[in-house]
Amino acid sequence: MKKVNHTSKHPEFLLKSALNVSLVSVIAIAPFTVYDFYVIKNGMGFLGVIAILFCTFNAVLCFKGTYSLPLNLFATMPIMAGCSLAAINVWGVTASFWAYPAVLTCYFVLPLHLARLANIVYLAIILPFGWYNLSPDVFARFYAVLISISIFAYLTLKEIALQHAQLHRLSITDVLTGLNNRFLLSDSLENAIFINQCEKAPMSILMLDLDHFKKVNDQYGHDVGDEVLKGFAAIMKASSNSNDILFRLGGEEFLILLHSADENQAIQAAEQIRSHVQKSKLLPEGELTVSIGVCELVCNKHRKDWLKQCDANLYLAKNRGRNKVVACSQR
Ligand SMILES: Nc1nc2c(ncn2[C@@H]2O[C@H](COP(=O)(O)OP(=O)(O)OP(=O)(O)O)[C@@H](O)[C@H]2O)c(=O)[nH]1
Repeated sequence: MKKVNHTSKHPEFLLKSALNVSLVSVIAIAPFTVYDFYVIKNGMGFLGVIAILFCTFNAVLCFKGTYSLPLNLFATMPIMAGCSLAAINVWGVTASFWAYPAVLTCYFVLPLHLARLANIVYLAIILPFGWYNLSPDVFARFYAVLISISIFAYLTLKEIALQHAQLHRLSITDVLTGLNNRFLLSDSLENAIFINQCEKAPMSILMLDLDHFKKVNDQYGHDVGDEVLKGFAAIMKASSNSNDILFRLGGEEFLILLHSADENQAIQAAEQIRSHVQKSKLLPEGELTVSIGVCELVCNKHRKDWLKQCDANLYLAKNRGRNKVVACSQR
């Protein structure tokens, strides 16, 4: 079983853009490589072949869904930058245009912080190459445009990264309570099962459902119902450890994944929440109660069976009169 990484270090964007850059580079470099061999500029031709081979390899990897940071950082990027520098050295001003796609390549094949670093290093290295091979007025324009493109690419990609992070946060968060929504539930349970198997750490889940919540809405209105849900989420947060993961499954149903908690510890945590809710003043009048199903993970259990067992315990808690905690050993 593999650990699931739901907050992937490398966004889908990088995988796709690295694939596109690699494919376009192969198509763009190939005819010039053939030409370099034709005019017996074998050194340039050889560099072109290396660039084509690495870009093809990178494209195949990306196509198969693997983004390799070492490959892009230590091969693709330096080779593309090296080709553009060598081209300026050999062909002078005619080849200076290659510097622009080389700068953009940094931002399309590397994570932003590394792209910025690679861009600065590239600008520093190309400075003497350009100065030596271009006339001063051409060099001034060439370098000014190169810096402008670098700033433009950095600001654009930074904005995309910010928006991506914001969208990701929104997609996994329940707007009303600020807890996780269902989106990450499967991955979080899979990770818990993985940790349980590797580290033998006990894992438990609590399934919580507010009692007679329909009556709360009917009696006090939907707005008060919403405030009650927010207040209940706050009680859950206050009663949880930093390692625990809290979800709103939908409506008035919630789930807590307790890391390193066996059944007894999970029952204690559930009882604490149940009694806090009962003592809380979340309702304008009368008391609010919650029923909780508890289930510790047992060896080789599938996540769906784990959830189903916990749901059955919650169902028992409701059937036994509500405001109850029921674990597997109490069935
Ligand atoms: N205020 C508010 N109500 C919600 C929200 N989502 C679901 N509900 C209400 O939650 C209520 C759930 O009712 P039921 O599923 O019958 O459950 P219950 O009344 O709590 O009864 P038991 O679970 O059997 O104790 C429904 O009236 C839904 O309209 C929400 O986001 N805000």
